[in-house]
Amino acid sequence: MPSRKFAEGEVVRGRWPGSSLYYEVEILSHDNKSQLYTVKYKDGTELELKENDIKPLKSFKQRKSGSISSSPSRRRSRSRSRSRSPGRAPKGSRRSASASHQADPKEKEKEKEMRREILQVKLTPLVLKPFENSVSVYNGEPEHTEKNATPYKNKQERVILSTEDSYIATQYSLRPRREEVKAKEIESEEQNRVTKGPAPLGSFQVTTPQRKDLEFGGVPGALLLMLGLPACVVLLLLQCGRDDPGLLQLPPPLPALHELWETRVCGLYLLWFFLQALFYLLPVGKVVEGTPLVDGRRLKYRLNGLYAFILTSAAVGAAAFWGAELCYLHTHFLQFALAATGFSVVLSVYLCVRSLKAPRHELSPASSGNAVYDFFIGRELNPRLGAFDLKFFCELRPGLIGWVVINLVMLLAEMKIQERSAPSLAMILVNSFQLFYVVDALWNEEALLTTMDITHDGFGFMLAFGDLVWVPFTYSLQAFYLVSHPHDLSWPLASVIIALKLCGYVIFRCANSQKNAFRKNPTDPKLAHLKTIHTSTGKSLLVSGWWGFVRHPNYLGDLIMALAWSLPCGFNHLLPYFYVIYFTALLIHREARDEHQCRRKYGLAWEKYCQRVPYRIFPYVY
Ligand SMILES: NC(=O)c1ccc[n+]([C@@H]2O[C@H](COP(=O)([O-])OP(=O)(O)OC[C@H]3O[C@@H](n4cnc5c(N)ncnc54)[C@H](OP(=O)(O)O)[C@@H]3O)[C@@H](O)[C@H]2O)c1
Ligand SMILES: CC(C)CCC[C@@H](C)[C@H]1CC[C@H]2C3=C(CC[C@]12C)[C@@]1(C)CC[C@H](O)C(C)(C)[C@@H]1CC3
Repeated sequence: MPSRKFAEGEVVRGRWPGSSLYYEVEILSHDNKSQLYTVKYKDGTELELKENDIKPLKSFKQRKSGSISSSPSRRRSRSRSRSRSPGRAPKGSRRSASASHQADPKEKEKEKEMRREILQVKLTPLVLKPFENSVSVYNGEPEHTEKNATPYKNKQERVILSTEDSYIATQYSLRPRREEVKAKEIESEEQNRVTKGPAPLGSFQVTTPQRKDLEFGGVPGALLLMLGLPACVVLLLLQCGRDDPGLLQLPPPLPALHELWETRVCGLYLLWFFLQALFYLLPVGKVVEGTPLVDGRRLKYRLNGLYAFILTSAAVGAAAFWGAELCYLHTHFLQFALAATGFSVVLSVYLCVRSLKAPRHELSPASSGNAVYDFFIGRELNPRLGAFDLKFFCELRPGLIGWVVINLVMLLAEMKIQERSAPSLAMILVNSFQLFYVVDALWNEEALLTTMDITHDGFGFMLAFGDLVWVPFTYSLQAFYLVSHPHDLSWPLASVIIALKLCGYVIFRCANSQKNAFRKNPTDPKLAHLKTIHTSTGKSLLVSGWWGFVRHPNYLGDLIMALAWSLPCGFNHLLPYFYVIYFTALLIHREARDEHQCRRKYGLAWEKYCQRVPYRIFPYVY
C-alpha cells in the first residue's frame, strides 16, 4: 500500500499552484491511486496537490503581514490585476485585455515581477494562530462564540518559502469557494490573461470533483437498493392488503404477470404525471434563484407548488363530480405502484443517457465515475429541459401531491368497504396530518432549494424512484392499512396524538424556519439573540435556539410527527409503523451524510459546534 506523509485533518502549508508561495491548508483527503491530496485553503478553495507541494508547518518561518500592502508598487499591482488565488476577491476592477499583450522582454520581466508581487499580496488572508477550522488544533472550547453578528475578517499572514521564481506547470483541479465565484466570464477573462504570464494558472478547471468514498455502501449497496426497494414496495403493498398482515405471516404469492399489467393504469399514471408537468409550467408564482453552482451561476426556479395543489384538488373534485370511480386507485393500487416504478426506471435511464453529454461542471459532487453507482445516485446535478427542472419538479409534485390523492382515495375506499357513512377518526387523523405535512412542504417550497437533494445529490434512480414511487406508495401505508383493518380510536387518545403531532410540527417548522431565516440573512434583527460560531467559509453556525438543542432539531420534529401518523392505527400490527422505522433509519443515515459534509466544509468550527451541542437528533440519547 502506498505510504502517505500527511494525515486527514492535518494543517500544513500547501504550495499555491504555479507559484513558490505556501499557504496554510487543511488536508481533507488523500487518493491512493493518483497520490494527490485534496486540501482546503482558508477561503474554502479546495485543490488537489502533490505531496511535493505540501510542507509541514514547522518548516516555515512566519512573518506578519503588516507590511505586505504598503509598497506603492504593490498597491499599483493590486489595483491593476487579479490573480486566481485563495485570497482573490471575485469582484473588483477589470483589466483590459490588451494589458497582457507584451512581447518586449523587458515588459515580460516587469510582468513577471508584478505577478510575483500580486501573488504575494493577493493571496488568502490567513490567521496568525493555527488554522481555525482544523481538527488538529482544536482546544475543546469555542474561541468565538458570539451573539449573532456579521462575520469578521481574518488577520493576514504571509509565508514565503523562497524567492526563487519557480513556476510549476501542473494540472490542478480547482473548486473555488461557491459564494465567491462571480461568473464564468470573469474566469475566462482571467484565463486569457494569466496563460500569458509565467504561472500556468490557465490550466485550472472549474470542475466538480468526483467522489471516491462512496455512500450507500458503494456499488454493491447501490445495486442492492435498486433491486431491493421495488421488491420492498411490492411486498409491503401485498402484505398490507391481507387480513392478517403479521410479521410472521409469509408474504402472499405474487399475482400473475397479466394481472399486474394494466394499460389503463399506465395511461392514467402518465396522464397524472403530465398534468403535474403542465401545472409546473404555468407562469404563476414567484421566480427565485437557487444556491450558487460550482461555476457561480444560480439557476432560476418558479415556485408554484401551492397553485398546482389547488388546481389538482379542483381536477380531482371535478372528476369525482362527473362520476369518475376514484376507488379504482385502491383496487389497482399495486398496478399503479408498478406503473410508477416502470416510469421511474425509464426516467432514470433517460437521465443517465443525457448525463453522458453533460459538461463536467454540471455533474453532481456525489457522482463517482462508476456507471452503476452513478445510475443510482445520479450523474447530472440539475437536469433541465429548457427551464423545466426535472429534479425539482419530481421532488415535490407528482409524488407528494399524489400521496395526498392516494390518502383521499383510501378514505373513500374505507367508507365504501366498511359501509360507513363517515370516515373513521383514525382515517381522518392520518389524512389531515399528512395533508398538513404536504401543504407545509409546498408552502415552504423555496426551502427545498438548499437541501442536499438539490445541492448535492444528482438526479438518478434513487430520487426518481424515491420521489415517484417510494413517497406516494409507502408513505400512504397507514391509510391503506386502515381501509381493511379498522381501528376504533377514542377521543382522549386522539387528543394525545394530536398534541404529539403539533409538538412535532412546532419543532420541525421552527427549526427549519430559524435556519432558513439565518441562512437568508445572518444579521436579521429577529435572530440577534442567537449565539453563533464563525467558520472560515464566511458562514456561521447557530449554537443556541433550536440548533443549540440538538444538531438536527428538524429531524427530531419530523420523527415525532411520523410517530403521530402511525399511532392512530393502533398496535395490532407493525406494518403501519413501517414509516417510523424506515424514517428513523433514513434520517440517521442522512444526518451522518450531512455531518460528513459539514465537517469537510467547516472543520474545527464544526467540531466546536459538536462539542457545544453533543446530541445529533435525540437529546441525551443520540
Ligand atoms: N419526509 C421525508 O421523507 C423527509 C426526508 C428527508 C428530509 N426531510 C426533512 O427535510 C428537512 C430538510 O432536511 P435536510 O436533510 O435537507 O437538511 P437540513 O437539516 O435542513 O440542513 C442541513 C444543513 O443545514 C446547515 N446547518 C447545519 N447545522 C447548522 C447550524 N447549527 N446553523 C446553521 N446552519 C446549519 C448545513 O448547511 P449549510 O451550512 O451549508 O447551510 C447543513 O448541511 C428536514 O426537516 C427533514 O426532516 C423529510
Ligand atoms: C434509499 C431511498 C429509500 C431514498 C429515497 C429518498 C426519498 C424518498 C427522500 C429523499 C429526500 C426526501 C425529501 C422529502 C420526501 C422524501 C425524499 C424525497 C420531502 C419532499 C418531504 C417533505 C418535506 O417537507 C421536504 C420538502 C423538506 C422533503 C425534502 C426531502
